[in-house]
Amino acid sequence: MSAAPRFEGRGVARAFRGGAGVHGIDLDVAAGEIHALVGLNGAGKTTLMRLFLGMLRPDSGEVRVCGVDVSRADAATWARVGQLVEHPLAYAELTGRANLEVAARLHGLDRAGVRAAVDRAIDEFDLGRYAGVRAGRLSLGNRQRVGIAGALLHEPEAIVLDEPTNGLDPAGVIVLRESLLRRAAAGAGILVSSHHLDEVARVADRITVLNDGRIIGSLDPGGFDLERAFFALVHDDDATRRAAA
Ligand SMILES: Nc1ncnc2c1ncn2[C@@H]1O[C@H](COP(=O)(O)OP(=O)(O)OP(=O)(O)O)[C@@H](O)[C@H]1O
Repeated sequence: MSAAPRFEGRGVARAFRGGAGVHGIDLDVAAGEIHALVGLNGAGKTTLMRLFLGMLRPDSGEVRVCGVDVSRADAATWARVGQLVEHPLAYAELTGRANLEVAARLHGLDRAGVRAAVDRAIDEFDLGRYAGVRAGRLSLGNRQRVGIAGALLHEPEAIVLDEPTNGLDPAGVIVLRESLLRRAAAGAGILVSSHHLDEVARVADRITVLNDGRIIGSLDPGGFDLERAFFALVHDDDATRRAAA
């Protein structure tokens, strides 16, 4: 029997005042899959991710995480989830290491597990030089590295990352890429948004395009000239909606 999808959304809708939001989204993230969301600013990527994480309640539709209805997910289910959707770090006054320890505790690891997971995360994200620095003093990119490390250090099976390459230098982008590929190979299901189509193509098994709160198609990660294919989809969708208005 195959594993339940790590995330499963059916007919998911959430409208904000003025009509923005997401509308009728069907989207799955399978175990072992990296599923990328791309779209212009305001397309609805963050909104959809927040719905998938139970941070926003849908007006209609259903979201399941690791097979559990998100509105009924308990602490044990959330311990299987790792996410970075809003601010990378909670505590500017704490060091990078202390932030990672808090993240590990919040994910339910015991004392020995916390230490091992934090050491592994510092090593994986090459944070040794910065572990003792207060988070508020870290550069944007190093703060982002600590945030990603904190989201992933408990080896979650279901992962949501909103534009994780934000602020990362080229070395950080490679570290992130390898960490996502390794986790997917180990069975994690990963939903990730990005504006960097080339980077997305390197890691994603599937690329879904959102426009104005709706899924309008997909891009082939192995395809030629993804940028052109992306804009063709968006322009066609905009033109169709204008014609119908
Ligand atoms: N809480 C809210 N109240 C009202 N409107 C909102 C709210 N959250 C998001 N929106 C609107 O919903 C739309 C989708 O926003 P969202 O942040 O999901 O887009 P995005 O694809 O993540 O964009 P970006 O690439 O800029 O991060 C936008 O028009 C945004 O202004």
